[in-house]
Amino acid sequence: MSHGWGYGANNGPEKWGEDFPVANGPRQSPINIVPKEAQYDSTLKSLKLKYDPSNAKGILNNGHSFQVDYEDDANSSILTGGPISGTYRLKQFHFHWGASNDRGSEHTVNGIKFPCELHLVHWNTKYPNFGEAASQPDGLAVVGVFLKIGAANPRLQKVLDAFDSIKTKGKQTVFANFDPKTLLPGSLDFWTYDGSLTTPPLLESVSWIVLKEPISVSPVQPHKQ
Ligand SMILES: O=C(NCc1ccccc1)Nc1ccc2c(c1)[B-](O)(O)OC2
Ligand SMILES: [Zn+2]
Repeated sequence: MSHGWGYGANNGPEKWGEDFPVANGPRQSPINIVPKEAQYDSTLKSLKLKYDPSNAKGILNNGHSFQVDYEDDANSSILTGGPISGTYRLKQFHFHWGASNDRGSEHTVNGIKFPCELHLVHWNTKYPNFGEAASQPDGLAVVGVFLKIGAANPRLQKVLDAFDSIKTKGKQTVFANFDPKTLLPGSLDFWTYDGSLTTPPLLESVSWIVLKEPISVSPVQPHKQ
C-alpha cells in the first residue's frame, strides 16, 4: 500500500498484511472471546490501576481514532497486577467505534460486536520508552473496555466534548486533569491473552486485559453544538 493504512476497500484490514507481514503472525489481535471456553487462572492477581489526572496532556485526532496522551516520564500513572509482572506506565487511551451502533469494537464476545471499545495503553518500564517496549513480546499491556448503548455516562462527557472540538485529522487540543479510572466499570474482572496491536504496525507485544463489564454511553449523549 503506497497510501496509509485505513479501513477502506483498498487499505483496510484485508490489505494490511502487504505492508505489515506480522498480520499473519501467531498472536494477532483482535480475537473473539468465548467466556465458557476461557480457563480460570487462580494465580492471576487483581488489576491495580493508579492514575494521576494531572498527567493528562492533550487529545489528538490521529485520523484513525481520538487519542488522549499522558505524561509518561515517571511512575505516576501505572498499571500493575492482573496477568503482568512489573510496572507498566499509561501512555494514552483511545477509542474504536463504527459507523453504526451494531459494530465498532475490535474484540467480540460470543461473536457479538459492541458499538465501541476503549483501549488504555501502558508500556513496560523495564524498557526505556513506549517505542522500544512496543517491539517486545512483554512490552505493552492494554486494558480494553467495551461500551454499550444505554444510559448517558457523565464521566464520558468531558471526552466527548473534547472530541467535538477536533473533528479533523491532525487536530489536537489541550485535555487536562482527567482520571481515566473514572471511565472504568464497577468490576475489574477481566479476560486476558497475549496478542498484538489491532492496527498497523500490528506488533505482537500486547498483554490484553479485556474487562468483562461494559460501560454505557447513550446513543444521543448530548454534546455542546
Ligand atoms: O501506538 C501505536 N502506533 C504508533 C507506534 C509508535 C511507536 C511504535 C509502535 C507504534 N499504535 C497502537 C498502540 C496501542 C494500541 C493500538 C495501537 B490498538 O491496537 O489500537 O490498541 C492498543
Ligand atoms: Zn486500540
